[in-house]
Amino acid sequence: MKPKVVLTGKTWPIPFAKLQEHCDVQHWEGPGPIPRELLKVWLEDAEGLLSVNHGTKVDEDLLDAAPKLRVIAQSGVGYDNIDVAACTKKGIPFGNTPGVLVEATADLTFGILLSAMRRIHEGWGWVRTGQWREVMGTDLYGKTLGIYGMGDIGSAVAKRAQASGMQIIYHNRTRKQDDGHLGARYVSFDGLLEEADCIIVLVPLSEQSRGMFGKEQFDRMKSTAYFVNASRGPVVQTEALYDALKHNNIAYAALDVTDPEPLPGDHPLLGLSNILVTPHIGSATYETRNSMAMLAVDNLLAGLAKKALPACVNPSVNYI
Ligand SMILES: NC(=O)C1=CN([C@@H]2O[C@H](COP(=O)(O)OP(=O)(O)OC[C@H]3O[C@@H](n4cnc5c(N)ncnc54)[C@H](OP(=O)(O)O)[C@@H]3O)[C@@H](O)[C@H]2O)C=CC1
Ligand SMILES: O=C(O)C(=O)CO
Repeated sequence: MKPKVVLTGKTWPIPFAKLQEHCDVQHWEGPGPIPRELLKVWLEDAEGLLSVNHGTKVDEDLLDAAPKLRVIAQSGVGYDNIDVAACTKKGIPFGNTPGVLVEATADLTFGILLSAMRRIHEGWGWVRTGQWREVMGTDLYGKTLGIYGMGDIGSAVAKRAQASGMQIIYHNRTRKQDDGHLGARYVSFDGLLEEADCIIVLVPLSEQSRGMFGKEQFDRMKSTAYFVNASRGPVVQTEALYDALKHNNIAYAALDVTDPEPLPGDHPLLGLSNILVTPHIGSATYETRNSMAMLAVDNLLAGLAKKALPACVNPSVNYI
């Protein structure tokens, strides 16, 4: 008999076919996210859980409802919705999808910075409404980009920025060994805020990074600063960002992630003229989403076969 697996939403045809070949799949087809109580019922006899995005909260309460669960996989690199310690406590390996989404997310992140600085979206907005207006932007060349969270995606953004003639500074909790090779200079968090012409946030959401950008941080930035968030919305205090933009304490924001997310159509941020918001599409290309789904399925199938997950977040309980 095939092991039962719960799939929390839509996935891609090839990885889905692979999953079905090896598992008996119970599949939520919407609309909206799977209701938590239903998920708990489905998990009662499931051996695997495949989460299609970070919308499903996996905590001790959910795991208690899933006595047979042997592996959890999620399509995505960020896992702020998963209580990894609770998974480890129950001996359940959890796999995510690092690496495969790096280039696509770096393209989008650098793309929204470029679009904001050169007002590409604003220019298109005028042309589309029949008004051929010249829209003035700001040079990227010669500017200093500050990356908060210089990991896989941050490093890929740094390469793109260097190719555009920007200087790179960054802040992580730990200085990277290879920052010389990246052509990036390590600075303190305050140094990053004060020195950067543009700041890109690419840090995982954690209790440490939650709300990291508030009034004090926006006040420390240059009034000409461009601010990009492509990590998770709650790293930024939305009201403080709104005030900073409204009062021109910083110049412009480009956000691929927001808090709340989705942003309601009547949200005050959307009434500002110095903002660009995209609907969390960092990794949203056909190639990348397919690769993410395939890696998630490979993580899941490995766990079900009691083999090591190719990308395991809690290696102490990974199968060997
Ligand atoms: N918009 C989108 O569609 C996407 C968004 N993401 C988001 O991007 C995040 C980053 O992904 P990725 O680059 O692959 O992750 P990595 O783990 O490779 O990089 C994260 C970096 O952040 C640093 N960091 C972690 N915590 C802190 C902290 N509290 N303060 C300062 N620096 C910190 C880490 O260094 P150190 O440990 O030394 O501090 C590390 O260098 C994901 O967690 C996800 O939330 C990812 C993909 C798509
Ligand atoms: O992978 C992630 O963490 C995302 O946000 C979506 O790709």
